[in-house]
Amino acid sequence: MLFHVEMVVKLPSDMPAEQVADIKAKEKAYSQELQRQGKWRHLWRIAGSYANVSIFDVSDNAELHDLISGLPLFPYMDIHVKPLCRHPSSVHQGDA
Ligand SMILES: O=C(O)C[C@H]1C=CC(=O)O1
Repeated sequence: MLFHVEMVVKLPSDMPAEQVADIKAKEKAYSQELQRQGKWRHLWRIAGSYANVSIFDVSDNAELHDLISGLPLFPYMDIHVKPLCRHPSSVHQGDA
């Protein structure tokens, strides 16, 4: 199942720089592992914002929830999920 996920990062302005660097490094490693596994198919920065648009490919809602709630930045993000299904006019086979 494919999901469109938008994440807006809102780190507290008083979070110490060392803690910010640490949490960002952990987030990067976590997201890159999921990308290598093919579960996090796309990761795009939204130009001009500390936010991303992502496409996840997971087996069900529960797996998506587990992966997203395991993000090191999870407590500091607003996350919006939209389930996707195949568009009848799409020329791409097997994408959904
Ligand atoms: O920077 C972000 O958009 C937040 C998050 C998503 C992947 C990652 O490495 O950081």
